[in-house]
Amino acid sequence: MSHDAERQKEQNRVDKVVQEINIKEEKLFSKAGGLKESIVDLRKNFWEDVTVNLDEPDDVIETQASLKQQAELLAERERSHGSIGKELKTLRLLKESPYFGRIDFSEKPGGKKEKIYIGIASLMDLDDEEFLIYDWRAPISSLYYDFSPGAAYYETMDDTIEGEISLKRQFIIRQSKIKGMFDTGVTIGDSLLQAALGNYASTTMKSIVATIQREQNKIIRNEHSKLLIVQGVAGSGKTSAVLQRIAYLLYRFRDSLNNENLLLFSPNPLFSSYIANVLPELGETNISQTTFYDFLRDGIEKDIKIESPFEQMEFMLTEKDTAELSIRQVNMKLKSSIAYKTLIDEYLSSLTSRGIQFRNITFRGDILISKESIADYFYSLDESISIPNKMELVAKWLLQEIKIHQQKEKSKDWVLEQIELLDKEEYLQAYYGNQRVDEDDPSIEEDILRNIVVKKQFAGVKKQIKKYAFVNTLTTYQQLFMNWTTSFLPDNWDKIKELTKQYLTNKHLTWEDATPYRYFRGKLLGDKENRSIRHLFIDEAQDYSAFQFSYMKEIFPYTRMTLLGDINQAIYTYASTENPLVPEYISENHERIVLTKSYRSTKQIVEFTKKFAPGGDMIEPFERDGEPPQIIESQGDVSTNLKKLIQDLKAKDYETIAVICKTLEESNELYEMLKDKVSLKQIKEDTYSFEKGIVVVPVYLAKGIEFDAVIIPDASKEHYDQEWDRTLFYTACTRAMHSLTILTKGTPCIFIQEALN
Ligand SMILES: Nc1ncnc2c1ncn2[C@@H]1O[C@H](COP(=O)(O)OP(=O)(O)OP(=O)(O)O)[C@@H](O)[C@H]1O
Repeated sequence: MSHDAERQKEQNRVDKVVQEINIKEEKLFSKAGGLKESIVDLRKNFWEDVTVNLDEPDDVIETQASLKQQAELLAERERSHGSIGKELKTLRLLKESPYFGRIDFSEKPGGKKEKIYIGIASLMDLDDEEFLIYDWRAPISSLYYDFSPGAAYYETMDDTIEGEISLKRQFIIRQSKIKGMFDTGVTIGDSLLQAALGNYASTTMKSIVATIQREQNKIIRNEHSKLLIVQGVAGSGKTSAVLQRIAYLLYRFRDSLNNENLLLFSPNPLFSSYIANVLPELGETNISQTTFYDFLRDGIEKDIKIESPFEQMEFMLTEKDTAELSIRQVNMKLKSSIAYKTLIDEYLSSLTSRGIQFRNITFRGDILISKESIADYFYSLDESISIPNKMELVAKWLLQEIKIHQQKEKSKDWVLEQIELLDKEEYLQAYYGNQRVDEDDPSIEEDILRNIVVKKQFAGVKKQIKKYAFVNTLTTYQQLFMNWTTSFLPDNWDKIKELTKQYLTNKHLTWEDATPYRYFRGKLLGDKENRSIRHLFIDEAQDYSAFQFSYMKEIFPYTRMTLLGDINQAIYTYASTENPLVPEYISENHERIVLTKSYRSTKQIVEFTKKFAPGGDMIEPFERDGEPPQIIESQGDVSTNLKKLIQDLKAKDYETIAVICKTLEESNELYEMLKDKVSLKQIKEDTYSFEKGIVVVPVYLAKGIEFDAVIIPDASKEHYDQEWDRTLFYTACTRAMHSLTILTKGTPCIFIQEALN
C-alpha cells in the first residue's frame, strides 16, 4: 500500500477512536451531572437525613452511627465524582492525540499478529472487549520502547512473552489529525525523537512519553530497587525520565500508591515550575515538590537565619583569597562529611550525662521554673532513657508544675484587672456556669472568670512547653564549639570552632551547618521518621553532601529512593568529595544506571563540551546537527557586543536566549548594563517561573533548565580561573540546545583551550 493510502487508513482509525471517545465522554458527562446533583442534595439535606438524639448513651451511639453512614455516603459520591473528573480529563487528552505509537506483534510460536496502539492512557471499545489504545505503562507497551522490528520480548507480572515485531510506527497526532507518521526500520534512527529534539526550547518541560529510549525505560520501569542511582551526563534525560517514572509508579501501584506518597526534591524554585506541566500532560496529578533548603527550614526555629546554598555558592565564588574564604572551605569540607556526623553523635552521647542547655519558664516577667531545675529534673531521669524520651517526660512534668502555678496565680490581683478585659462571650460562659451551680453566689461567677483568665494566660506557656521551647537547642549545639573536647578532633578544629561560634552567636546558620544542626535538633528533641513518603526522588543529587544524604536516609528509613545526577555538574565540589553518586561512597545495596547519551544539545555542542568535562570520554552525542559553538574575542564595549549578539540570535528565531553568568554579581552588573538596551529579565533565587525571551542568570540557578541559545558573556582566564570552575562552566555550556556563543576578554579560560585542542 502506498504511504498516502496507509496514512488515510490510519486517519480513518483515528477518526473512529475519536468517535468512540465522544460517546464515552457523553455518557460520563451525564453520569457526572447526576452525581453532582446527588452530592448537592446530600450536602443540603445532610442534617435532615441523620437522626440526632443525645438523650441517652444508646441514642448518642446511634446518632454517631447515623452521622458516620451519611458522611461515608457523601464521601463515596464525591470520590466517584472526582474519578469521573479525572477520566474526563484523560479522554480530553486522548481526543487531542489518541496515540503516538503502533507495533504489530505476534507471540511465539505462531501467535496471531496484534496491532498494539500506544497512548497516554488505555481505552477500551464501547463493548469493553478490545483495547483501542494501550497505556504506555502497560507491560506490553515496553516492546515499543525497548525494540526495533525483529525478535522482541516483554515481561509480565509472572512471565516473559517472546515474539516478533513486524512493524513499528510512530505518529504525531494533533487535534485528532495525523501530522506525521514514520515507520522505523531496524537501522533507521528515531525520526520522532529527531523531530522532538529539533524543536525550540520551551519555558516548561515536556513529557517524552512518545520517544522514551531503551536505557531511560529501565529507570522508568524499575520497581524493585530500594535505592536507584542514575548517573547521567548533561542532557541525557534524567529529569525527563524521573517524571515519567513517577507517572509509571502511580499507574503500576495505583491501588496502593497515590501522589501524596511521593516527594521530589528539586534544585531551585524555578525548576519546580519548569517541570510542573509534565505530569498533567500525562493525565496525572503533580506530586509534592520542595527544595532541600525549604525542607530543612521547616524543622529549624524560625528566628534562626539560614544561609541558602546559593548564598553560600555566591560567597565562595566572589570572595577572593581572604582568610575567611579558606576557613569556610575547611568548614564546608568537614561539615559535609560523615566524620562530622560521627563527631555530633559523640557529642550527643556526652549530653546524656550533662550539658543540655535549657530555658527558664517565665510568666508575666517572673521565672516560674528555672532552667537549672529543668536540667536537674532531666538529669535525674534514668540514663538508659533516650534523650528525646526524656524530653517527653520533662514536658509532662513541666505541664503538671504549670498547673500548680496556674492555681496559685488565680488568686492574684492582676487576674481581676484582666477580667475587665474579657469579652462578652466569656462573661456569658461564666454566667451560665454560675446559674447551673448556685444562682445567688457571686463568688462562683468570679471564680469561673478567674479560671477563664488564667487558663487563657497560661495557654501560651503550655503551647511553648509542648513545642519543647524549654530546650535551648542552638546554644546546646554551640557548646560543641566551646569547651567540649574529644580524643579525636578534626584538622583545623580551632579555626572551625571560632567561625561557627561567631555565626551561631548571631543566630545564623551557614548552609554547611544547616543539615548538621537539623540532625542534631532531631536527635535531641526527637525527629519524626517519615513513613508516609514511599518514594523519594532527588534530582541534581550530585549537589548533596554525604552528610545530607545520610540524614535523608535516617528520616526516610522506609522510603525507596531514586537519586539522579551528574558528577560532571557537581558544582559544590569544594564542599564535598564524598558524593552519593560516586560508587565507592555508597555502601548500601543499590542499583546503578548510567546514561551516556546526551539529547539536549546539538552534536557540535556536545563534542565541544565533552572535551573539558571531567569524565568526557563517556559522553555520546545524539546525531543532531547544528552550528559549531562560536568563541568570540570581545573587544570594545561589552553591552554593545552583547546587544548585537542577542539581536542576531533573535533574528534566527530563537525564542529562549540565556546570558549565563558565573555569579549573581556578574549577572547584576550585566543586567544593569543591558536593561535599557534590550528587553530582558533577570533570574534570581526567588524567581518562580520564566517566560520566553531573554534572561540573565547565574549558572547555579540555571541548573536543570535549557534554552535555545546560550551566551557565556565572559569566559576569560581571569574569570574562570579555578579548577572547581570546570563543573560550573560545563553546566553553563550544556544548557544550550541549538546555539552556544562564548565571549572572552583576553586569554580564554583553560577549559576553552582544552576544547579547541
Ligand atoms: N527520550 C527522549 N525523547 C525526547 N526528548 C528527550 C528524551 N530524552 C531527553 N530528551 C530531551 O533532552 C533534554 C534534556 O533532558 P533532561 O532535562 O531530562 O536531561 P537531564 O539529564 O536532566 O539534564 P541536565 O542534567 O543537563 O539538567 C530535554 O529537552 C528533553 O526533553
